Amino acid sequence: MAVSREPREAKAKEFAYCPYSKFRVGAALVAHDGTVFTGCNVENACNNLGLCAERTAITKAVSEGYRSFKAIAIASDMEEEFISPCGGCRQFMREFGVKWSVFMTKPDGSYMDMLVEDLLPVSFGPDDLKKKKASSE
Ligand SMILES: O=c1ccn([C@H]2C[C@H](O)[C@@H](CO)O2)c(=O)[nH]1
Ligand SMILES: [Zn+2]
Repeated sequence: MAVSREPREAKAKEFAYCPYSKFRVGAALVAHDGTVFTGCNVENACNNLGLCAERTAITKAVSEGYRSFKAIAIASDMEEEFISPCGGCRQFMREFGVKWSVFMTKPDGSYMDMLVEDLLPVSFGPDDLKKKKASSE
């Protein structure tokens, strides 16, 4: 008998707290050892304090000692579009490397995957902070 499992990012979307946008997003982040951290968007009455699903998942992982990731999958309710991470989340992902995968999904299970470095080309990262001019020290 065929068994279909709901993807972790779709399950995480069910917990989205988004009374203002009504736009539910879920994420499932896979660490180097296979451990999965999920996240959802968490909005706030003070609008700009809202958190994206991706950043929720990454923050959960880092706060439990994980800094190396293989992939993140993102889910929304958009039937016609793959959910694409915002610029802030791309930078947040980039902090932990550029060679890991972002799976942008649709509710039907289809997806588009790209590397962090392709979603955020010519990026600024942790190593750049070590490259300032010697004279400014
Ligand atoms: O990739 C995305 C795009 C949007 N959102 C959230 C932010 C806000 O709560 C809502 C509408 O932008 O969706 C995410 O969590 N991840
Ligand atoms: Zn975002």
